[in-house]
Amino acid sequence: MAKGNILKQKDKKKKKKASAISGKSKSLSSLYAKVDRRKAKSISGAILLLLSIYLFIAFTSYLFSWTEDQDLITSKTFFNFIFESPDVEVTNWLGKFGAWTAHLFMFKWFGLASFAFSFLLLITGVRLLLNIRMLPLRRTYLITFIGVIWFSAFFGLMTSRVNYLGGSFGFATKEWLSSVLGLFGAILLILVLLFVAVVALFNPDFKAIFQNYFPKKNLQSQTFNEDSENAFSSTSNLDNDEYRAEMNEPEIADTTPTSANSDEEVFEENEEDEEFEVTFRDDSQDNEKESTISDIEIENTSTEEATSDNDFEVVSPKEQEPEIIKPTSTSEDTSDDEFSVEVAQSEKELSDKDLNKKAEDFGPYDPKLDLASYKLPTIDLLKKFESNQSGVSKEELEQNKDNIVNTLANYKIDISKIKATIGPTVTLYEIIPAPGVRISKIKNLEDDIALSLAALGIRIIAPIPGKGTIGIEVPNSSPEIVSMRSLIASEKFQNSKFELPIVLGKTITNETYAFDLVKMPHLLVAGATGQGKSVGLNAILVSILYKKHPSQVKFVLIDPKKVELTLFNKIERHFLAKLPDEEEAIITDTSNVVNTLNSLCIEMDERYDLLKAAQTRNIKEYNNKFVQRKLNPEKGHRYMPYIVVLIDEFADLIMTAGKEVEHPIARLAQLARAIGIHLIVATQRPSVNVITGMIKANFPARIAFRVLSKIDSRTILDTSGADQLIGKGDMLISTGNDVIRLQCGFVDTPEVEDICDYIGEQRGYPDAMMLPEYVGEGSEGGGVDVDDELDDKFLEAAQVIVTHQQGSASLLQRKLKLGYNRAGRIVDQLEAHGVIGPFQGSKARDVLIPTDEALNEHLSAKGLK
Ligand SMILES: Nc1ncnc2c1ncn2[C@@H]1O[C@H](COP(=O)(O)OP(=O)(O)OP(=O)(O)O)[C@@H](O)[C@H]1O
Repeated sequence: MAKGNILKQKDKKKKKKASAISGKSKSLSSLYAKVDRRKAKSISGAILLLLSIYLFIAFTSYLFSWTEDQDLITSKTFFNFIFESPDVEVTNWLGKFGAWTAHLFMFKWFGLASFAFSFLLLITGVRLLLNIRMLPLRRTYLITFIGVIWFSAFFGLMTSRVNYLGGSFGFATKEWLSSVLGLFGAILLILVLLFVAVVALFNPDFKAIFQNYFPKKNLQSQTFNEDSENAFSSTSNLDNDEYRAEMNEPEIADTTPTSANSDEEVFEENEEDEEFEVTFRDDSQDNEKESTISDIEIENTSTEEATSDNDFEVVSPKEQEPEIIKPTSTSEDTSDDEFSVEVAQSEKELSDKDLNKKAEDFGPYDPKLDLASYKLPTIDLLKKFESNQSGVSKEELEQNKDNIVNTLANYKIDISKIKATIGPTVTLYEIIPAPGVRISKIKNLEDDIALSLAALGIRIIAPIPGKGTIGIEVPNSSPEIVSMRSLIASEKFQNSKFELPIVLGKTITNETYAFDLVKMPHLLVAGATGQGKSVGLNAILVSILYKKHPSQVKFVLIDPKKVELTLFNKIERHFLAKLPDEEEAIITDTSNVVNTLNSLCIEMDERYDLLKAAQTRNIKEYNNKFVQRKLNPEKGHRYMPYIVVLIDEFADLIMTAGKEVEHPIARLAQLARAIGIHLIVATQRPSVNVITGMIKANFPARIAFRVLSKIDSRTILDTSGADQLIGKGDMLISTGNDVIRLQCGFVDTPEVEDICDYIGEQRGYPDAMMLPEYVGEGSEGGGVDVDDELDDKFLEAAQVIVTHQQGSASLLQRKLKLGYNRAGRIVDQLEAHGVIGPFQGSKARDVLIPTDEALNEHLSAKGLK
């Protein structure tokens, strides 16, 4: 009987959905339009490609046949030439049309530069037909057109008559320019134009190029007192044990002499007086002592000795590496004439400016670069709903107000003021009761007021937090649909700087409600069947898809009902994460759910290890550091996308897998927020055995669509209210402190489909993001015999495991690019041969061999090497 009911309900739901889809002929037609657009793209792409090849052959042939064909073409119109007697034969490999086209481009227009047109057609054709972006089209077109004009003019200058080098355009340009500027002036101008164009288009670093080809010669030797281009002046008190020097710029060659004195050495530059450090180095001991000038203790020599026996170094405070000045003459006499220093050949070093420039040019790491051309879905994929703005008529407002006032009057409750705020589905009547009226009295009359208003979904908020008024929410007789389009287009959402932005609906005061999932940090969603839960989940996913690049966020979609999330299959290679070697990215099978959740726990542990190694506290700090290239990918660091795990129908999972599911969920809910894993768990059965205390404690943010009983409402929200909602996306969201009523944004199945198509058609990653391997309990043991044939990668794998001291198959998968099964087999073989310890659940296996040498010995002893 109960089963019959369920089937009936399902039937009803299916019919409802079918009618919703059939009613959307508009979106179907837009789908057809899209299919047609794709066809048109393919056809035009193929035509352009053929045209490109055609032009290329015609032009190439023209180079060999132009003298013969030209006589036949000149003085004829196109039609005369094409349709004249077939006896007239041309030499061009592509016949008359080829000869004529090539003549037009090569002779009449731009000469050799015309080949560029064939190139442009090629890249455009490939883009349209194969959706491969060989080069950025707009920029390439611009550069090519400028190039065509320049080369044509350049070749024109090289020739004395019209020919295929520069074409008529080049020749005409040459004629005109030489008449205005003379031939030499014209050549100069054309070179200047080339320079200008190169700078404007590519902005090359000429200095760096120059330095590359003509490396700066190090100054070989300098004499202190020479009035040559001496890099610094010095005043040194050589009788003194104190040595004082001043210098602001590291590069000796850039400093200028200010004074010369044999008693004191002062290094100066730009008139600034910065102290810097001087290091005296005793080569024999290779022992450096650093100190500011005034502190220096010259232990074993006087300054004379220093200048005669010892090397000394000048270390500028601003320098990263010291410039070393070595006295070459060993005269005891420190008089200026004889004292000379040689600047040791130091490695060429870039200035701070150049280094900063280089960092700028290279830029921070951009995780989006792998899919640089990825485009966010466009707003036109979402439908506009006709909004009947004034949702509530004046009469309806008046009548409701009168009813409220009269009902309260019946119970001897006077009110001093009443105000109505119209929302999309609900109007809020705010009441200020007369002095002395007890709030609880009004709250208790909830049902009576509802009865007198003859409306479902009356909710009384007494008092409205922070306002000191009592709110009565009355549903509008004709509720308005809040379109997802209006929410996505809202300024609030578009300008939000959230990490995982979600726009869910509109409040009863018509404000867009957007939040950051990262702050929530997990969501529990409940609602009886057919009340808008699936739409709500789609709205959440769509919000993120409208703001985030595939490199920034991944979804793990768990759908035991098997039908709700299938549409998102299309974005597998962009936005989904899955277990290695799993066929389907959307998980529908309970045992896979358990494996996936445990795998997420492993990912969480790995992420925590990386965070610890990077000395960061959360994913944001970590990714910031990674982006600034402060973390070495060689050491396992990687850019971490956020992972949003969505479970539609949690009750089903708890019923079938119980603790096996609850345990990893609780672990993730407790710990995963800092490393960027966020859970969204939905259920239509919010009973206490599904939403247990442990789950509730870790999900402070909860969403309730309409539920069937006050108890359900209490289970999910810890307060009643969800039982009084009117359905169809009417919802309450509790973020711990207050409960807000929202009308959830409506996004229809065809809209989701269009968005997924839009993303799915774009270039994606080769595969979904791979989660770490999790070997379920059943797969323990491996059953590998020592005598089994070893995998080809066995030795390499042993090396990797020992070097990283981490016995995990996922490490092998990553480092050796192996599939899940093969890596698992090698792990078993490594265990059988005593390289790693036995299986230990979600923990990596112990590595039994400490070093590479020990591994070599171990393997040799076993005759494996
Ligand atoms: N935000 C909304 N605005 C307007 N109508 C809505 C909204 N959300 C849902 N509806 C209506 O309610 C119907 C059922 O919604 P939905 O499929 O999301 O229910 P559900 O709670 O997910 O049901 P189930 O749990 O059985 O899948 C939709 O087809 C739509 O007509």
